[in-house]
Amino acid sequence: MLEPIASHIRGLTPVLLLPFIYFVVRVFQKYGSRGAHYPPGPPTLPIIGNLLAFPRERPEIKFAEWARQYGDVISLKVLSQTIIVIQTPTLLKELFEKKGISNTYRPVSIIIGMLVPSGLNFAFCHETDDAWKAMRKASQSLLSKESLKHFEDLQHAEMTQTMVDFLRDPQVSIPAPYFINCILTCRRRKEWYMHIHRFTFSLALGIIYGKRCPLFTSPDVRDFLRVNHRFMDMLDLGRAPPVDTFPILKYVPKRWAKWKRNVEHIHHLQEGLYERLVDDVRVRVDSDMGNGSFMEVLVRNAEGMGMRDKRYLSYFGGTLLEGADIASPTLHSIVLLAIAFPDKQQLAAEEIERVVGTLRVPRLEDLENLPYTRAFVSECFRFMPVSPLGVPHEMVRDEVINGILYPKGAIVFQNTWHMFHDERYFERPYDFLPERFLEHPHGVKAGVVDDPARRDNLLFGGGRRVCPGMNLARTNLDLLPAYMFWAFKFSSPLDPATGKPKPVDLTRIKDGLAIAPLPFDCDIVPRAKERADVLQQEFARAAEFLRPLELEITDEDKKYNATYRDV
Ligand code: HEM
Repeated sequence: MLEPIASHIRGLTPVLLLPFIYFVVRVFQKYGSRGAHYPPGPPTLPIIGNLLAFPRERPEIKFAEWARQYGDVISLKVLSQTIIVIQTPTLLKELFEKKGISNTYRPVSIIIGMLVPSGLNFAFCHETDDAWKAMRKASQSLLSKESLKHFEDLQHAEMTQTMVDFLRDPQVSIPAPYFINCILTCRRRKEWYMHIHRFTFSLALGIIYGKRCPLFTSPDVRDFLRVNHRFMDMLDLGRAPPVDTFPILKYVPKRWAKWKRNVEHIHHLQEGLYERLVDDVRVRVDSDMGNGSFMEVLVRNAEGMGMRDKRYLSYFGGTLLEGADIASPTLHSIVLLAIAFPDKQQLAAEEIERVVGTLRVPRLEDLENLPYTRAFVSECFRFMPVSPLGVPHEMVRDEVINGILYPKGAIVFQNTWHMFHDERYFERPYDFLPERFLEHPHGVKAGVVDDPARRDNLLFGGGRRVCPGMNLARTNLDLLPAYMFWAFKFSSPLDPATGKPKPVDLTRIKDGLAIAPLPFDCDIVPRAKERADVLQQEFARAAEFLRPLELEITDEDKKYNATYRDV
């Protein structure tokens, strides 16, 4: 009796099988395998593609290795997602600049969507919609070379305070006048690390909101650092669960998903801080106590600048602070490299002394006469680029360059690290040699035809989403090292067992979207007592530029000013 049914099923088999085979082929095409004309890359496995081979740490180094094997542009598959890595300045120009319209979007991130409402994070928002355009336009005017000129005195004043902070030892209470007590060989521990964070934050806060933080424990800087490190951690590959790869994870109830509770907490902290900062500005505007900050202009004219929603202002300002914070790890790595290569630091210090002398601090105008010092900084950028893979873009439509397809939906990274270590152009790329930038403006070896698209600011990305903060970053990063090497000698502490400086470990870094040296010990020794005196006088003068930004400071901040500045 079953025979007729079985033969009927047998008859149906080809009919059922064909759609099934079609389905399987489609799944295999979509998941795990590269399409025709995609950039080459390491072999894929069915369905999962390169998931297992995807580097978890320092991906830029593995991508560079694959560039040597497969070519200047590679692609990887992680399930259905295509990831493309472009690894030369020419490709950056061809794709991000010439075909920028196809890749102005950032990849969708479920976590960012939960952290920041309605795509208001200027740096990470997916679409380049009207909100993004308004923020982009406003940031370009705020951070243009022209408008930053108004903040030069503030910049010097904050740098001077940072040098003074390096001088004082927060672990020892030093009676005034403390410079007399500041013995020339005092050892600083990791507080210097935080002084750099304070500098970067306080300067950005001054420019954007017209207020400042004298201490790294001042409420704004303390709250910002507390939340921003957690925020950046959530964005780093592999730190949070891969919700974007497996969106089903977003349905896991909060009580079993610690990352969800973290996201909620970060959201709450960010919102509180960023709104509080705008509210401070509003109060000043309403009581006619403005000091000309950028946010005041926005508060007065939000509608005219396309920022109708109240939250635009708070998140816009917040994103600029987040962007500016990336200068801190860059400065930390400059110190790390200075102690790792003391002879190079010494050459910079000697040059600064020749040009600036001992009776005044360096000024912006000195920079053009400090080629070695600038070469030192450029070599730090090259050797340890803070943003080794840039910030990813997303293809919003197919593009073909030299017969290679950049498909719609692909996530594109720029491997800045490889662009700076490519053996075809750099002599001994793994050695720290500032001199290379004296011989060639981009540090490239003699006798090779350089990549024609190489330019000064590759580190800051390209195309329509290029970093709007690069002018501010660049002047800070050139000038602060000039201050530092003028005033101090930085060195690795002596090892009591050997009596020699402890070896410097250049691999102890926090990986991620922005890499950062982990806190390390460093002796910071004033080069001469006279320079400490010059700093003290400069700091007293700097009060003129700092005081107008101190309307809201705490008693603790006031105490600091009274003890160290207004003496
Ligand atoms: C060492 C310092 C800095 C480095 C290396 C750096 C690097 C970058 C990079 C690579 C991008 C992505 C560009 C792209 O998508 O192609 C970016 C975007 C951005 N940066 Fe910076 N940056 C620095 C400092 C700053 C500063 C000081 C600010 C603000 C005051 C800032 C604000 C931003 C913002 C808002 C974006 C997002 C722009 C957009 O998506 O339209 N950055 N930065």
